[in-house]
Amino acid sequence: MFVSDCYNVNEKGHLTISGCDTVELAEKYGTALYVMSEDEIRSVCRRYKSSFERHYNGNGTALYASKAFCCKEICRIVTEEGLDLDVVSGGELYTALAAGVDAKHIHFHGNNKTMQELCYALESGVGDIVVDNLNELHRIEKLSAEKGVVTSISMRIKPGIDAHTHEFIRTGQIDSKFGFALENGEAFEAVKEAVACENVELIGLHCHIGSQIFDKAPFVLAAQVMLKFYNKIHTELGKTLTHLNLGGGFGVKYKEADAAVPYEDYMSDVSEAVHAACKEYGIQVPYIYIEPGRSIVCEAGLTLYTVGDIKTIPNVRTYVAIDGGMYENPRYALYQSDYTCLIANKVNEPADFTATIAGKCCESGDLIQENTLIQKPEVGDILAVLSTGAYNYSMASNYNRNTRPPVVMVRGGESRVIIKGETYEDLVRNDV
Ligand SMILES: Cc1ncc(COP(=O)(O)O)c(C=O)c1O
Ligand SMILES: N[C@@H](CCCC[NH3+])C(=O)O
Repeated sequence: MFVSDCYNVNEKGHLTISGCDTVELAEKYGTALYVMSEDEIRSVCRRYKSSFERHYNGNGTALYASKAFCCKEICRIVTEEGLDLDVVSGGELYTALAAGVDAKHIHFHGNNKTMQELCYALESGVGDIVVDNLNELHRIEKLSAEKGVVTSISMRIKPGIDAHTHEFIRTGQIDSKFGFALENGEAFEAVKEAVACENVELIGLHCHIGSQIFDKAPFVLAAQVMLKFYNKIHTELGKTLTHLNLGGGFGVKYKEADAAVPYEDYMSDVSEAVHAACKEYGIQVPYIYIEPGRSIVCEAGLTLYTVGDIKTIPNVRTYVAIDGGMYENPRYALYQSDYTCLIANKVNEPADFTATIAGKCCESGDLIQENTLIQKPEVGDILAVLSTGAYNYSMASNYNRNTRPPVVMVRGGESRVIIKGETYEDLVRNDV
């Protein structure tokens, strides 16, 4: 009935998450409210970890792409589960370090890291910096020389794979702002430069072909293309790399009908391709990284709202107005993304009411979902939107000077606040 096992219905007909009644959570913490299941997050981390044991004898690690949802507690949880972290800004790096994550397990990405961010990454001693372009390589080389250090880097490669997902979240094709292209020789020339640098040590290659991908084939293809290039560097430049990062992007369920592939299946198909290619080239299997973000936190999260108004426009549609909107979930406005919506206090009633869920921002496009089927709503009901754990809080804003809602973590029937809700005072904190 639901997109994930962490959701259920109790004897009152209320939606539960990790054993907590969502209606009680709404009463206790107020709405709008983000809720995340720690049980679910830990279970996904363990699935990735055991896949690495099984397919690579533990010779590899998943990095949690913290852009999906970044705060101190999630950094602690995923690192406790043995994952490394991918950060893409000084702010994400700061959060991870503040959470006590060992810098060696942090990998710094981004297509235009500022000088300040590069200095911060170098001074913190991050595991590696994933270099996006030659200007950045030159900056890292210069900074490292000035500091008298040798910096470990990987290079972001565009493998030329066009994965089928929304065009705004595809990244592996040639027309992408991220990384070095393979097909026109750009990547090989860049690798030659990196190998010649004295103050950087090229340890590996990185690719990421996009996000919310349901198909296994593009991941397998990406692994094959990347290993071919990895081997070319070995044979033509005499440089043996040690690490290969195959990126994230595994699709999750927003709707029950979404054909999400179990993560274990990606892991097994990709590892077969990796082992076959290494055998063909006669090289050692590199240390493999993958970089999932959405699949670790998305289905573990939901958002709760109170219905404040129901406006029926005859022969047009019915707007159900909630006390949230695009400021805390911009994904429908950005990508027309699907969500499962339901009335949390009447889950057992039939979902036969066609509603358009509208936020409270001054934008006609401030919608969470259009013409979706929910239980017949009444003012005061609690509306739940499922699978909001990824790219919701992390993409939230203060548009219209709305305050970002709190985030509550639930585990085995217990709840605790992991990010406090913002106050009006927070909104004017930096105003002068
Ligand atoms: C470089 C990189 N790594 C990892 C991710 C995480 O992707 P996802 O959240 O789809 O797993 C992204 C986002 O698409 C990314 O750009
Ligand atoms: N923010 C996007 C995905 C971008 C992934 C990061 N490269 C989403 O919500 O789907």
